[in-house]
Amino acid sequence: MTTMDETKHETPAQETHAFEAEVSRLLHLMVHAVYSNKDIFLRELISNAADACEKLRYLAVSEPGLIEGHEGFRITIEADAKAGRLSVIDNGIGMSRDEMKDNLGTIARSGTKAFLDQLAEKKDGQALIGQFGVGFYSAFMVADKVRVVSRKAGSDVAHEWTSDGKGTFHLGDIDLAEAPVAGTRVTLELMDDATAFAEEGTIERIVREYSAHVPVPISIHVIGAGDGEDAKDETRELTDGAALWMKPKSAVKPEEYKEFYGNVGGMWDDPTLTIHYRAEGRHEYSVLLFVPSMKPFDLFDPDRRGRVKLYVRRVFIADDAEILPAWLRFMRGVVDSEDLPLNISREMLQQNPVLEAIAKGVTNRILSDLAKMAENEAETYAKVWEAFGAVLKEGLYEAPDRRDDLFKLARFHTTRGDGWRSLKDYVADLKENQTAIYYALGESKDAVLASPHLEGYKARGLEVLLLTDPVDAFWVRTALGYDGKPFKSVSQGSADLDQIALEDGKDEDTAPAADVAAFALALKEVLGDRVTEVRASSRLATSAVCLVAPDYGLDRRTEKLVARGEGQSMTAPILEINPRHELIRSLAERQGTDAVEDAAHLLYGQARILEGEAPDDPNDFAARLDRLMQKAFG
Ligand SMILES: Nc1ncnc2c1ncn2[C@@H]1O[C@H](COP(=O)(O)OP(=O)(O)OP(=O)(O)O)[C@@H](O)[C@H]1O
Repeated sequence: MTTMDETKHETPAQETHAFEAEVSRLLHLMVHAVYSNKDIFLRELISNAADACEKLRYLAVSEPGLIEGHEGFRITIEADAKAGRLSVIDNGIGMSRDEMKDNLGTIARSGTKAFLDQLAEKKDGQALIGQFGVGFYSAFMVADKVRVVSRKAGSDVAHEWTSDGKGTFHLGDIDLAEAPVAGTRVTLELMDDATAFAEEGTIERIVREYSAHVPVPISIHVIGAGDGEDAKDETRELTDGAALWMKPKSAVKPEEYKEFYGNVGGMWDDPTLTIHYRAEGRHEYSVLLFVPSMKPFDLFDPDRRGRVKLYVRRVFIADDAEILPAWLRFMRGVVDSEDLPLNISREMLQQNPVLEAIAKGVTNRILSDLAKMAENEAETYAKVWEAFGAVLKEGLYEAPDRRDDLFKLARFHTTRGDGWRSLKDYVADLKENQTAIYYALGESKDAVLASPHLEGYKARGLEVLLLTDPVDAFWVRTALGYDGKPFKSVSQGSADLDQIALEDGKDEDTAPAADVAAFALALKEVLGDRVTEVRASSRLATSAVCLVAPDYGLDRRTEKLVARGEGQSMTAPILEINPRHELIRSLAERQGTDAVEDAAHLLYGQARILEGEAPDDPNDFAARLDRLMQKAFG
């Protein structure tokens, strides 16, 4: 790490390091009360302690020696109110000296920068913490000094890490007698205004509120409980570490679900949907999953990793087991299998038939619960779609066998402009003679709505889906259609709108077909290879021209995305002219004059501009336009 340059070696056993710059920035924000709610530091330390226990529980499956003589996984909170001191002690995996240096001096997570940026904008970063792996540092919200003593499982040396959170931390070797038998002890010397956090009542309240369903039992050890002479140490259990997902639904309260969701998902919003059930039959497993209401910060990370934790008979196995397909990566929660072997390696998890069957079952359930919600609670469902629709649509492309289910869930903005529409709604409102589902791709709703391609559709009252997510360009090409109606781009192929009546009932008043056809040929001659064809079109109503893609191949926007990515040039488009447009009609009548050449270049340039592109040759375009304006105004 370059930011560790300032390392100053004292003795080999003791060394001082500077925090990575990002950590210092984070600590500064922590200390300066970014979080209105300081209670959460305890939740973060407990969560780390529980993770450490679960990691060791997993390792011990293949290396039972690691927990020989171990008295059962436990988190102990030691409270010394008189001294203003609080410790969180676990008998989990522990950390080596190097691990302490790496884990507690840097921020490895890529999301942290995003976190810091978002934090700078928001006053209350509470909803963001935990998603970003900044948990441990929250101890400095309440402590002026933090000491971490740790002994890595299977090791017979122990180390300490201390810091006042002001730029540096110290690492040192310590006597085994001072360290926990196994695991980690994090001790906080509380700030003068935070000593309440060492009081039994406060700790109990926070644990109940935030950590009641952490899957490792939590005890409190009160030092010097009672008054005066009678003061003595007391230990009692606060939570039993029972897995919430194993309880029957009827025995779980809503706030228990919420607390568990927070712990397991690192999300502190209210889940929109909770899915809790036990599957029996060929495979037995328990499922407790949540649909968040807030978009997780890493939703569009390129690795598209899921965050559903896999357990096997209550033993935590992996949090990246890819149980669910990537297009359900917004789901949070736990799947606990009764059938998988406990010592399953991470490699074996891939393509494991039992896990595949579980994945299929769980995916079915999620999709059907979402469909029910879409049916019965349209408003709440609209929020789910708003947050995660773009991710679900990836499934339309990646999972053809799920397409029908996903089409039921998909919602669209359309030219009707009255909120979300389903494909079922769309098909129910087809116009007479309409045989396709029309769509327009673009960067934003406004940009698409302004496109000339839509004119002929608007004039006929035809509804057009406005597809503005990048993924739309991909699924809509491969999807065959919905309810027997193909998807058809408004900017590709011939529009075939002549069979559909205009809204205002006016007959089409076109120039004599022969003139327009001949004019189109003349334009093609001037434009040469720049266009595949020039033709009259029913697609346009008020604009004179537009560009469309040929029938076969990619839609113009998709091609643009692909061509830009691969540095290729695009297929020559078709230039469509509007036979009802004044300008086209009068030009068609003046064929054979030199006006046609200028007109061809200017019309083509104009069509490109309407697509948000520059004319092929801006100088030539400007010169021709100048000439024309001089004629008109000169
Ligand atoms: N009690 C502990 N035992 C073992 N390792 C720990 C303990 N506390 C922290 N660590 C190590 O320090 C790392 C950093 O902890 P921190 O709380 O900052 O982030 P995190 O736990 O990785 O992220 P998140 O808070 O999102 O779960 C952890 O990933 C873990 O490797």
